[in-house]
Amino acid sequence: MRFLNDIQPPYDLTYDDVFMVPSRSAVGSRQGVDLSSPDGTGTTIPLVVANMTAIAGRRMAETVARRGGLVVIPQDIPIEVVAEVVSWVKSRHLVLDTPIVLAPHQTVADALSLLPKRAHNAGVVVDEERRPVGVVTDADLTGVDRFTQLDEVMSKDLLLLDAGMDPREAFNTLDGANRRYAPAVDAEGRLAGILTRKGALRATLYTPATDAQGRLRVAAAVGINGDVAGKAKQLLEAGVDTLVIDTAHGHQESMINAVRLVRGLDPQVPVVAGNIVSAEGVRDLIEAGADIVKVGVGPGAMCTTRMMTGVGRPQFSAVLECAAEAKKYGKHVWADGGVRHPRDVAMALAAGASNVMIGSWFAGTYESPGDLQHDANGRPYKESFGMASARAVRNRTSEESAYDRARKALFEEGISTSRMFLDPERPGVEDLIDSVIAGVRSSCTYAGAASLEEFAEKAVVGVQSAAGYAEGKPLHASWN
Ligand SMILES: NC(=O)C1=CN([C@@H]2O[C@H](COP(=O)(O)OP(=O)(O)OC[C@H]3O[C@@H](n4cnc5c(N)ncnc54)[C@H](OP(=O)(O)O)[C@@H]3O)[C@@H](O)[C@H]2O)C=CC1
Ligand SMILES: Nc1nc2c(ncn2[C@@H]2O[C@H](COP(=O)(O)O)[C@@H](O)[C@H]2O)c(=O)[nH]1
Ligand SMILES: [K+]
Repeated sequence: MRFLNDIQPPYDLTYDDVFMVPSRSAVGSRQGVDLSSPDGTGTTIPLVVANMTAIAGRRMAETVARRGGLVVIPQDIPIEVVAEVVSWVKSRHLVLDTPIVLAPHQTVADALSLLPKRAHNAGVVVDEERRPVGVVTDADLTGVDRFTQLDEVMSKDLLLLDAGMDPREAFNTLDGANRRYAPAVDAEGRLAGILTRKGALRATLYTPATDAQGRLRVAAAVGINGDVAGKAKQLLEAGVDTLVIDTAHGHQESMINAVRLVRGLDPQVPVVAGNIVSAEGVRDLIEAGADIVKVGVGPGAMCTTRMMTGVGRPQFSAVLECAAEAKKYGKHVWADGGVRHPRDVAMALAAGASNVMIGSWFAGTYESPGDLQHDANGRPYKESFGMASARAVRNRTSEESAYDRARKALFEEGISTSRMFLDPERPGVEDLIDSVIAGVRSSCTYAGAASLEEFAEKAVVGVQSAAGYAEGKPLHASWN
């Protein structure tokens, strides 16, 4: 990346401060851009979902990995549960979505409580042999008594897809039959998954992030306290594909020791460590054994660190400096936090990040772990909270003495409740991914880049005023 007119910005910049100018391009199609990461994590799109309890669970992990990204299961989840999540994710189908499975004698109330758990918003009713006998959506469940059994209201006019069907053929079958979705069955006619028309289309456009055995990838985090090596060993045994060592102040001796300990285990997967925002931090963590350094102090939407401490650094400059340092060692950085628009992902990649971590933005989706709630106007939302908030600290320290808990509760650096509204146009995480990836593919072709490495090399970045940024925003109603 170079700055437009070779200026040297006199102060540090964040995403909103910068823009890119187009360059002469030989890349003929946005679809021709290769977005796979060079950092060894196996992502085919440069997106990682942050290790936050309100955001990264099994459904998020399955859905995002199927489109080529990676989800980091948080360090606050008990290791036995993480192990179970890892094996669950690894047993998911690469094309079909995991269905909501219901029995004919279950009630409308049962179905209504489960449908919001999946963006496809449908349940498959099966017999004792797991053969589909009906499907239900919201439309079948409204205006009927909540205790009605499903076999009375389900739609029995079934279109069944073959689980091994080519996605493009499945798209055409669904389109031809004018169906939004259909259950898919194996050779014995048993339910294997569900596929929407959009899902079939996406299966032709994205490549799942898979391990050497062709199973979906998933990452997990460990903190720096307690038996770090023991926990890391258990996570590696559970089959995690990337290990993230994570703490607020990553440039501290305890982190350096933790990275050394984990490196000493000879993990055969990439080790990510953070967070830091300076070249010195990058150097120390790489020398201790990190393959990837996580960059970002204070940009997170749930984060109060900068307001509490004055510490942090505007994220674009932090990523730029850290990525340049990591490159000297043949290593990489992830840009963590502060992403609110597709353009922010593009700017982080232009600054040299090999993957971009998103937390809060993805909290407001069907796939985040929280229950769907509605505000007074009926607008759907999910609750989010920071990992250093009083709420997270309370959960994390539940086993400790009352005194230790009270002491730790004083050091709060995140917010405990925030409403993340679902975007009515993009209520599922895949809808958001579609929009981010469309933006990033387009950014690459504007810069004349066919890959992420070329993009970070060729991008030409200028510095803008607040008015310059405002000019780029769309207008949804007239000026006056
Ligand atoms: N990227 C960001 O800007 C931030 C991210 N977070 C996220 O919150 C989660 C919890 O992290 P964390 O609060 O580090 O909790 P951890 O449970 O990982 O513990 C942090 C350890 O580091 C010690 N420590 C020393 N200095 C600091 C400091 N300035 N801030 C925090 N700990 C310090 C703590 O000791 P003692 O408690 O005795 O001081 C404790 O032993 C992580 O997921 C982290 O990524 C949190 C804040 C900022
Ligand atoms: N200072 C704090 N930072 C936090 C907290 N919880 C998470 N985080 C950081 O934010 C990013 C995600 O950023 P987002 O803008 O996409 O939400 C995450 O990876 C952490 O580094 C917190 O409580 N305090
Ligand atoms: K913030």
